[in-house]
Amino acid sequence: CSSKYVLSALHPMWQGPLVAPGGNRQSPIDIRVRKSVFDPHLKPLTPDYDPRTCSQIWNNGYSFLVEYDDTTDKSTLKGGPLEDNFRLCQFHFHWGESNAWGSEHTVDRRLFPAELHMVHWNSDKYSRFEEAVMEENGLAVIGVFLKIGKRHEGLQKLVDVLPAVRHKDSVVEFTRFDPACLLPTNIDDYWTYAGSLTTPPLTEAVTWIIMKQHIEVSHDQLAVFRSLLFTSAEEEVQKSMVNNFRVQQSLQGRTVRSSFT
Ligand SMILES: NS(=O)(=O)c1ccc(CCNC(=O)Nc2ccc(Cl)cc2)cc1
Ligand SMILES: [Zn+2]
Repeated sequence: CSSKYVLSALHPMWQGPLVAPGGNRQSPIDIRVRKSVFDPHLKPLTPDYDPRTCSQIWNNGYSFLVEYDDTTDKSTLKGGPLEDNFRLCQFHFHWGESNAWGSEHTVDRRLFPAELHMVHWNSDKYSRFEEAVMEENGLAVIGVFLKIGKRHEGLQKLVDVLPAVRHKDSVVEFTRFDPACLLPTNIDDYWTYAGSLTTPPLTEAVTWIIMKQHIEVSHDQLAVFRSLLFTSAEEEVQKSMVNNFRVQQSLQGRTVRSSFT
């Protein structure tokens, strides 16, 4: 997807605004399980992804983005809290330098070593990502927590190509990857709330859908994430790409709904 245009509008991430000016629905947040409200009207989520729309992997200097061709309605997300049809445009991760932290969202203050974000935009209402990113019902992001455990076979194809995008601004062709393999077996149990992008431009455009069930990846697989660099090949001082998560934001009266009791 053409998220690179949005990135070009980004301040250098870590000097960027830590709180969006006037923001009252910022992300990430701590999900207080006992304070979430069961909503029986929430429908099952129906992702329908076509692996043939997978196009490339790009190190944007903050994370690595696996980008999908979002010029047609081939990889879509419907249902759950969503009223409209959303198109997958990319997925990426956030992780720590140690397995003790790395996720952006937390569950009753519990941190996970990493978090997957699958980014979709509302193709019923908007014609491209950069337009949707400015609108309050513009984006839907599925968040999945990662835990250290057994090796994730589906992830390995991605891990094997990461050394090719070690440096900032490197890009490599990456095709026929089915992002559904990264979803947990149970996608009916999730929390959902109205939030924002967790990186600049921090726009309050996101319907967040956070999976209750985590996925497992091996220690070695996550170590390859940490072998990526924030810095480009030309820079003399190389900096490991770790701790690329935002600090938690206040709920400010928002309700987190759950699809399960
Ligand atoms: N973290 S999110 O799902 O709210 C999010 C989704 C989409 C965007 C716009 C495209 N840009 C992008 O994805 N940039 C990015 C990704 C990871 C890191 Cl660590 C830093 C920057 C920004 C944030
Ligand atoms: Zn993210």
